[in-house]
This record gives sequence, C-alpha cells and structure tokens, in this order.
Amino acid sequence: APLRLDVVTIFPDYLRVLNLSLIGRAAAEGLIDLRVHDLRAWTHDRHRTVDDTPLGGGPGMVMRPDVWGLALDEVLGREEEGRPATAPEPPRRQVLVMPTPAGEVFTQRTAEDLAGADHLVLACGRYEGIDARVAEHYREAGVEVRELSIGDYVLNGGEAAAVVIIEAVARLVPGVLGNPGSVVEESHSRAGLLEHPVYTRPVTWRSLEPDPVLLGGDHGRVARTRRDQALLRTAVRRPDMVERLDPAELDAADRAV
Ligand SMILES: Nc1ccccc1-c1cnco1
Repeated sequence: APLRLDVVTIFPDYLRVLNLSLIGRAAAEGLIDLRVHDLRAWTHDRHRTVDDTPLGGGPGMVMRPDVWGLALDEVLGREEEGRPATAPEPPRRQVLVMPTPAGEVFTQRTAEDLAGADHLVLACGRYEGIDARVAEHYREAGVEVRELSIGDYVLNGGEAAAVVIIEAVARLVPGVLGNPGSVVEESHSRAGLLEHPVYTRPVTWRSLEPDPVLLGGDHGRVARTRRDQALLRTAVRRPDMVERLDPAELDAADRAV
C-alpha cells in the first residue's frame, strides 16, 4: 500500500510545491497518497477561528485544541465524539508528526524511521504553537506522536518544516527515486562524514581545475583523495561531527578505498 501522507494546515496552498517533480510523480504513480487539508474546515464559527490568546498571558496566539482535535480525529480515522472510526484493518503504523521549534531534531535517522510508517499525519502549527494538550491527548490515546524540529531557527509556522520532512522521507520510499543507488552514498550517512566536493567538465573553468588525481584512471587514488577531502571538509565545517566519528568506521572507510 502507498505511504499515506496527510497534512493539516491553515495555508494549504503552501504545500502545493509537493505536487511538483519527485513527490508529484510518486503520487501520480500511486507510491504516495498525499492529502492536504485546510484546518478551517473543522472550525465551528462564522469567523472560522483557529486560535485564541495564551492562558497565563503573554504575546501572540495559540491554536485551539478543540479545532485540532476534530481535524486530527478525522484524518487519523479515530472514533471520537460520536464519529465512527475509519482506521483500516489490520492496524497500520500511524505517526502524528508535529513540527515545532521545541521538538527533537529531525535527522536522516528520523527520516529513515518515518519512511517505515504506513501513515504520516503532519499537523502544521502557526503562531505561538498548538495547545500542548493536543500532543498529550493523542499520546495518551496510544498514537505515536513525534514533535520534530528541523533546526535551530525561527519559522512562522510548521509548513516549511513539513515540506522538508516530507521530501526527506518520501525519497526513501522504495520506487520514489529513479536510481536507488543515490540514496546510499550521501552526506550525513557515509561513515558520518560530509560529502566530498564534486566536479565535472569543463576540466578548466575560469582557470580553476580539480585535483589532477580525479583526471587519472587510478580509482584507488581517486577514492582516497575523495575521502581525504570529505574528512577535511567535515573537520572545518562540522567539528561536531568529527567528535562523533567512530574511528573503527573510519578505518572501515579507509580499507574500503
Ligand atoms: N519555528 C517553527 C514555528 C512553527 C512550527 C515549526 C517551527 C520549526 C520547526 N523546526 C524549526 O522551527
């Protein structure tokens, strides 16, 4: 069955970018079942209100739990407040993903984990966030809830984070990428090093040339040069990654070249 992706947002148009290229084709090929929902469809009032002032005071607005509860019950297929469940049998792995600056950091490992789910529901919060009881309610109800940050910077809402998470996860779904080979050799995955610099023709460009080793046919030397470039780049740009390097893995990478 295709990976089902539901996104709930007050800016559904923001997610239209997902209909392009990779994800669009995968959806067209039935590998992914992407549905975007306007949260306001579940509002009760004429003004279609989704937020209110923070309890305890303070600036900004908080998104209401009652509106989110109705939306997520339906999208998760859960029976609540009188509506029968539509969750498919046998029970599949559902994950409620809530982008938030206060979340656990989303990494390639997280993407690999989420790619193994059957159904991802992404709740995109705006303003100061979604009432904390929403995550609490669904956790208590036994739903796998993942509050995820895509990095330490401030966005206006979860939509951009949702696009990032969906792209990183969807490309891991078998069949979505044309050439599965490219999924393996990538930054942040090969022996914990950054990707080496890449070059192509013309060999000389504005009097700049790549390391001549790359122009020879000695694949062993090319591989060693690339590993050295990856190590140097990682040491300069990501000292945090160098500390986490497992020397045994490095030796393995060494032996592999
Ligand atoms: N800043 C935000 C505001 C709203 C929803 C998500 C975020 C976020 C997610 N990852 C980093 O920031």
